[in-house]
Amino acid sequence: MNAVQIIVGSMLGGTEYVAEACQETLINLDYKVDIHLKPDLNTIMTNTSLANIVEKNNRNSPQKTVWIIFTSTHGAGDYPDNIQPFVNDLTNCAQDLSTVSFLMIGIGDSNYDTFCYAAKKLSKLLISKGCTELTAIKTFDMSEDIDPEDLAPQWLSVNIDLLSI
Ligand SMILES: Cc1cc2nc3c(=O)[nH]c(=O)nc-3n(C[C@H](O)[C@H](O)[C@H](O)COP(=O)(O)O)c2cc1C
Repeated sequence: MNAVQIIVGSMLGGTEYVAEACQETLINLDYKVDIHLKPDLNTIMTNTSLANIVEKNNRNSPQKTVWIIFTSTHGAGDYPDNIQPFVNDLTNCAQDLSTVSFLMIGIGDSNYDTFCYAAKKLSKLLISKGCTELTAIKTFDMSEDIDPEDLAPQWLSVNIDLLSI
């Protein structure tokens, strides 16, 4: 069983619903999923290490736990309040994060010049810490009157092979 850490940045709750819809999709596909609505780097790192050990014991080959980050953008390209402590800890983190692979899903509104800026900044920060981005950031534009609660799980299902690392 592969394990996934879902990390959520949401101010008004919309992105949280999208993340929960994707959590359900992953559970139906037999993934073990932890969702972090108030993400704490230490907890996520501990979960990641434990899951990697379990995978290694089960399959006799190292499997990596994937982080999937869902974040909206607020203010003028700012992070949602709930994910700011995680970003601060990550910025100050001296730990080797090269075992971490991630997918970044940004939800925003292209009427803002800073479209999905929080997701883009966080992606760059993770890469600067040695993490591997499994594919280019996926964005959803709320100005197009879409329903990311449906579209994100569909996108994840189509791209599920990205998690087989
Ligand atoms: C005050 C405010 C500022 C926003 N600033 C941005 C922004 O800079 N860039 C962007 O792409 N979207 C921006 N948005 C759009 C939100 O990211 C979008 O509505 C998103 O769906 C909100 O998700 P949430 O409910 O999880 O917080 C802003 C929305 C509000 C209300």
